[in-house]
Amino acid sequence: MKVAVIVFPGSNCDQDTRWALERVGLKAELVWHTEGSLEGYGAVFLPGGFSYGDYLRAGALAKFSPVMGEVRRLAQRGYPVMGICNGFQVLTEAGLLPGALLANTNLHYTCKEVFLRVERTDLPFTSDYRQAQVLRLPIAHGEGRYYADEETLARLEQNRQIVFRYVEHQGQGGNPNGSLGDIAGIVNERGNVLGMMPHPERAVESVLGSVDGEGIFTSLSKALATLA
Ligand SMILES: NC(=O)CC[C@H](N)C(=O)O
Repeated sequence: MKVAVIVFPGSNCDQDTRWALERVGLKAELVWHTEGSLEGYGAVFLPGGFSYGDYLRAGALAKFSPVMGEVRRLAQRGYPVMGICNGFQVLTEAGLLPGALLANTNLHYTCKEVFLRVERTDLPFTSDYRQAQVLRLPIAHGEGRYYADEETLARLEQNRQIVFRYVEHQGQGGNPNGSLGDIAGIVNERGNVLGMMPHPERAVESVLGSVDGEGIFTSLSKALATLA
């Protein structure tokens, strides 16, 4: 089954995401954001970058791209949909995931390695990880502070929708941006739409400094094989 990687004007992690998908044997294609149909695709990635130059708010304009109607339709039909960094911002702006990504508390664009704890392994994106496994992944964002009102946060906790949390590991790491609940990634109630701020596609080969992101892609590959 083919995976669509949507390219918005200003996306800059589209090729990396396609590379990470193809390394694990998936067939991935870049799809320009004006495309009206995603017929034939079994999963969708919204990659990182600066869609529409982050004008207004990161992800706020991309939600109006023609392809987003199709992304919404696939999400509603239960297809795996994943947003990485700017893609996560687009998913919250489009209402496909709850909450919002606000400016980092330090008001700086922040590039560094962080540590994440895997909170769920029963998802099409996380089945190859161990419960509570700690991953080392890079972040690179200016608007990554996860925010939601108390009621939404309580619902996320109750439904186990928090998939990744920033943690300290051997005295390093911790919450890099002020996200509530140390939230680095969440999933929708149904479990098929995932958004995360760190970049797993930048950590799939030892030459990149970490291979901890690979599990996202191998998990998805197995999930799509069972769907096919
Ligand atoms: N790497 C990214 O996707 C960056 C996301 C967004 N442009 C931000 O700075 O928050």
